[in-house]
Amino acid sequence: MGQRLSGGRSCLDVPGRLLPQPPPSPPPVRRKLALLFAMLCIWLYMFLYSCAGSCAAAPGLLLLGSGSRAAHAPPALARGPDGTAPRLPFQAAPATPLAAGKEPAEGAASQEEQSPETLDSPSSISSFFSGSGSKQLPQAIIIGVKKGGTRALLEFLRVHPDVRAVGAEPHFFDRSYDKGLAWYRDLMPRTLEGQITMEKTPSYFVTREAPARISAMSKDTKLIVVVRDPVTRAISDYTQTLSKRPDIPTFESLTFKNRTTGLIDTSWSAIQIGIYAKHLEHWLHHFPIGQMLFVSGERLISDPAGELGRVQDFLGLKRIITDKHFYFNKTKGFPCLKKAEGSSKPHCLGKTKGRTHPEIDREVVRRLREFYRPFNLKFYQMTGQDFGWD
Ligand SMILES: Nc1ncnc2c1ncn2[C@@H]1O[C@H](COP(=O)(O)OS(=O)(=O)O)[C@@H](OP(=O)(O)O)[C@H]1O
Repeated sequence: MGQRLSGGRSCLDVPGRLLPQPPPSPPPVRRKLALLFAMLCIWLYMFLYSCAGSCAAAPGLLLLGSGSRAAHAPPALARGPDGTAPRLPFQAAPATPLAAGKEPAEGAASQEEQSPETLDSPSSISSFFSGSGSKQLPQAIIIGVKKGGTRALLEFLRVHPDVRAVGAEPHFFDRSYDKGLAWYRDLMPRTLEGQITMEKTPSYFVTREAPARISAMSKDTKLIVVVRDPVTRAISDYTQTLSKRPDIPTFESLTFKNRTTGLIDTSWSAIQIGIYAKHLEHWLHHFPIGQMLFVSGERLISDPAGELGRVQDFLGLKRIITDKHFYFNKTKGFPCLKKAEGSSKPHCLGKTKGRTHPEIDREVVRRLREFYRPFNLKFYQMTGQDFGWD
């Protein structure tokens, strides 16, 4: 007949007469079993907890992920009784970019080409921790400018432990505003108390509706603009389009409305985006200049730590990102991170950042410099910074 061993483990039942009476389990074995069980419980708890961050579809797990800050969400963002996000009162149609541009440049809001590593690719550790905290609307946004160095700035900032940013460009305030703030907030990574939520969409800077829309979300939003010599920026913009559509006309022919008279085609978005003073005026109707930070795209390359120091100050962050975080990669020709966010490996931006530009006719470059000079000077006055493009 079977005889139960101590501890009531029925799977260990054996015929009693075949065995000598077992001595009571030696305490070390019991201790090991208890330890094993405790470890299993911890592992299970960790699994469920991290799942709460990523398995949004699992209703039973959602509660685990709701941090204290969720309670402070604006009432307009509260979920309805059915758990769905409400439509917000100020929903609007997608914005038309300020710079419509010639057909080849596809307007101001062309999608950034991202190499896979620049999209959200959190390490397993950071995905585990992303299960805690709550999603917040961004307190700071990199609003521009296209081809200014916005990706480099965001990737560098993400190294800071108090910055959490969405990897891809949300394009909420220009293309998806009708989806509502709850949709936008849901795109954001989870943050803990004291962490800043950020995103970057460079087309916001030239989108007419963006200043009012961002101000309606929060008039305290901090705005960062990475600016670069408008002539180089235009060539960089053109180079990106050329890489996708090699059959487009030359930069020189697109620059002019009339090459003989030297009249610049300001409707071409590659040119239009660089008239920074004009775009800035729209923002200043909604935000004080002190709430905007202008980062030099050139210095972001020559002295990334210096520019990152200014950005950290502006965001009220401890200066954690310093010289020690960067090295100059000779093959890439750009500064790279010694360690990317959530990784211990060096990290340079992908192939779509730091392209070789085509050679542009010197006379055309000279004419463009002449065209931009008054706008640049106005921009220096408005920002109180001389970017040295002239
Ligand atoms: N560290 C580092 N590595 C690589 N590239 C760097 C870096 N810092 C700034 N840049 C410059 O960033 C330019 C691309 O700007 P954006 O990221 O704003 O482009 S985009 O609007 O998001 O498409 C890109 O423009 P191009 O050189 O014309 O490709 C770079 O000059």
